[in-house]
Amino acid sequence: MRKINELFYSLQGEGFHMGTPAVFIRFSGCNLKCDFCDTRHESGTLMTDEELLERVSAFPCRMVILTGGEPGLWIDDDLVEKLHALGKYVAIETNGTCVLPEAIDWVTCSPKQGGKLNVKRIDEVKVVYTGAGQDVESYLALPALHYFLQPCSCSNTEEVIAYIKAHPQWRLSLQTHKLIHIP
Ligand SMILES: C[S@@+](CC[C@H](N)C(=O)[O-])C[C@H]1O[C@@H](n2cnc3c(N)ncnc32)[C@H](O)[C@@H]1O
Ligand SMILES: Nc1nc2[nH]cc(C(=O)O)c2c(=O)[nH]1
Ligand code: SF4
Ligand SMILES: [Mg+2]
Repeated sequence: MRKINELFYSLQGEGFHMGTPAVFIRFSGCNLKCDFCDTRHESGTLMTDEELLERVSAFPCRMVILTGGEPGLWIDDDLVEKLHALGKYVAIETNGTCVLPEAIDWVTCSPKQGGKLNVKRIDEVKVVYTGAGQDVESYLALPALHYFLQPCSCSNTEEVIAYIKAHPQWRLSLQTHKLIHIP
């Protein structure tokens, strides 16, 4: 059984795959407590993989996004294999502190201060920019394909744009779902 906070069909609002239709599986609970966290993830229902796959199969899209809370606390090779057997493309939003199943198709790592990184492969780094003085340059040393800075709850977008113009290795990621009011 795995503890699920919510499961919904929407568009990936953030980062490299922004705009792509996806089923979001939000797992309950997290091993970090970021003061800026925009998600209430603690509550949840225990679900069998059979129930989970049935819910996922109800939607026509190919992409499934594992998120949370911290999905790394709940997933394993078996779940990824089962989603692949349904023909799904498996992406994850993770804080990077957990060792992940290697077969995941896309790893979005959003490293957090004080969270020791244990991920072996990162496709996209996506750092929440909370304000001037935050050390984000060190995250550019992580081996990844893309490096995004994301404003905190769309509140400091101007500041992030100015930072990126001065440090053009970064790209902007907006939480577009918040701008267009979809889940
Ligand atoms: C809610 S977290 C869940 C996955 C995982 N725990 C993590 O932090 O990556 C999903 C994404 O939202 C980002 N996020 C959380 N709170 C945010 C906020 N207030 N503004 C912008 N992004 C935020 C996280 O950094 C992460 O990239
Ligand atoms: N539309 C939409 N895109 C998202 N990308 C990452 C999300 C998350 O909470 O992990 C998220 C979310 O909650 N909604
Ligand atoms: S690691 Fe992710 S889910 Fe956990 S508190 Fe931080 S932003 Fe929220
Ligand atoms: Mg979110």
